[in-house]
Amino acid sequence: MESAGENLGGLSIAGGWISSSPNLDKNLGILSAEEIALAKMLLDKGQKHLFDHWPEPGVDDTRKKNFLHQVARLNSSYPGGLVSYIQNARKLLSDSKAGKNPYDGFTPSVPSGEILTFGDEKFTLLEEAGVRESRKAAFVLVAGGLGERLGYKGIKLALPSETTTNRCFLQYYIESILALQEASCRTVQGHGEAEIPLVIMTSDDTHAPTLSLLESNYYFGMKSSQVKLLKQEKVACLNDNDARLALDPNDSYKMQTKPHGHGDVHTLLFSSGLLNLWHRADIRWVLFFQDTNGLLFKGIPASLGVSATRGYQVNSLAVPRKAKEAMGGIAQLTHTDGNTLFMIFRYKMVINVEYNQLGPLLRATGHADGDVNCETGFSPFPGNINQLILELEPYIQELSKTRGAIAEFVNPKYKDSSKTSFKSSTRLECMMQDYPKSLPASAKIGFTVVDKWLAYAPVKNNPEDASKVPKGNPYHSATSGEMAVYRANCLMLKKAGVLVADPIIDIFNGQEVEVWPRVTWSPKWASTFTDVIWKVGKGCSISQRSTLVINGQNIVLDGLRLDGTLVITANDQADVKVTGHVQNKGWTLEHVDYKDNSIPQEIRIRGFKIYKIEQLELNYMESGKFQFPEQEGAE
Ligand SMILES: O=c1ccn([C@@H]2O[C@H](COP(=O)(O)OP(=O)(O)O[C@H]3O[C@H](CO)[C@H](O)[C@H](O)[C@H]3O)[C@@H](O)[C@H]2O)c(=O)[nH]1
Repeated sequence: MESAGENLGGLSIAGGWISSSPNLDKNLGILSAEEIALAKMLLDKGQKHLFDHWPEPGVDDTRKKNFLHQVARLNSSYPGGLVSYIQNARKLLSDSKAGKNPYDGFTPSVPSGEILTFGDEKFTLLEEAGVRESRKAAFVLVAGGLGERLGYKGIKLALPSETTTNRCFLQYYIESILALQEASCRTVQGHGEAEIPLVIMTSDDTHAPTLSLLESNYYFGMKSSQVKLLKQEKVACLNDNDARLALDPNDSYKMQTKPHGHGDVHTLLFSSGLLNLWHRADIRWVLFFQDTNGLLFKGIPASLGVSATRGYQVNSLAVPRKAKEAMGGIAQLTHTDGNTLFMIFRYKMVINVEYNQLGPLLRATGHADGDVNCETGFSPFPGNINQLILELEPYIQELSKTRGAIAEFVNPKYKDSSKTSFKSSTRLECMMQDYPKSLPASAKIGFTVVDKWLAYAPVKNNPEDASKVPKGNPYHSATSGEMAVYRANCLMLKKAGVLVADPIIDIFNGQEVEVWPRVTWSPKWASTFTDVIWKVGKGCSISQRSTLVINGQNIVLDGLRLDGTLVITANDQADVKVTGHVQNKGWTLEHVDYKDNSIPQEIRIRGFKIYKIEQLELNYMESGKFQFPEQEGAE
């Protein structure tokens, strides 16, 4: 057996580095040169405790080697490796202990951006511009989160965005991207068939079920080569202020790990090499989005239009924010640094400030009332919905400097005010919206505000927590998420001239919501408001108890008076015009309780299930022109 002072696989151990860890020393003979190098790195960084319990060689050797394999993975998945991770952790933990505010010296102000009004001329023009640009876009969906607050046993992407059609979030997203792809290619003659790439960031918690959802549904119509899954790794947990790494309480040959946050997406995109590939394929925009927002794509064309016309390097999609609402505010932060005798440096950035930091920051900078509404009835700071549009070229340039590393933070829960020990291990975290933090002050960063009813209805909270949300605040539950889809579709139809009955108020799982007629359409029917206007003629009406399902591209409603349920399905070669009076018993909503385990979880978390009594189904699977009801005398 070799021992300290010898040469192992080219690694000189004569320097005595091993002397601090006799148990590791005894085991050097069972380790490869790479494993020894990793162990040395850990000892150098004050992590000797990780080996203190190692028994003699011959006992648990495979587990010891597996431990170092895990160390190798953690080392390679973090920019700069574990050495950087430990250094960054020490700095952030020491700042946290000292109570240092990351925004010290910064003054917030309202940045400049585009505030859109749904359906006006500017909105329509921007939507057109956005659709044109779409074929130069790549979409990135961050879906590595477990969704602990929602408490759903499956992945959130598999949840129905609404239960009238049971279209799940992933299907809605993919169909929306394909609809944009088709619409965009139609706007440019002779540019061939663009394929919009989709990247999904997964984690150990979500990877296998996401892949299986895609495969069992034939990628929802997208080519499998168009979709790429990038799995994020967790990061090592930290036991104390010296950033001593934590071992898994259930397995002393395993490092304890926790999620690093959605900011990992930048590192993964950088290391995957995809960005350069996209650049060579003439892609100009990268659109980031989250796992459960059934309205998201209604706001995308116009905001992409804003990026293109304003030349924004970073564009955050936002909605009007009520003061103190639990969503970050987009703010311009200006730092005045008077540390030099000769000049005053000003540094500014436009960034999301999380809601728990915005109030204190405002109060510390002369706004005695903190986070309050202005004369519009809303906070002057737009609410971040974490949908980012980045211009690819400057994004690549920036990531080449940072290797995709994003500003991190740490949030230890201290045992007491001495801040010397933690209640449980902590870890560094990062958020994708913090990307602009490293950009120079000259970077063109803006935001696009769209109506909340149009673009934001996430599903994050379980029924119990949602029912406790103070009245008037958003529930962000499966109930409110589904109702928001019907509401948005109805409001769009109304704006296009359809007489849509007013909603009724009902209570599901303790949440009071507006129930609009259940209107849904496949994304290919309408990607923009102009599409809706084109496909809706005069004299249409929809009663409150109605359900309308439109599945197909070329379906026009003209003088349709609906009182019941109508499901229209048509292939792309069928031109269908639907008119007349349709009346039947329709579909009703039945109350169910979220605690009723006899009902599937994806249904009971809504507090209702759809009871299908009677409907009219129209199917057009051949090419040609069709009208319902068929005209008398027509062949
Ligand atoms: O390690 C992680 C953690 C999360 N996610 C994904 O990131 C998205 C966002 O996660 P959460 O829904 O848990 O996000 P939060 O509610 O904590 O907050 C985020 O979304 C809000 C709006 O929905 C605000 O914009 C806020 O500023 C932003 O951080 C989800 O798609 C989730 O799957 C990952 O991919 N990996």
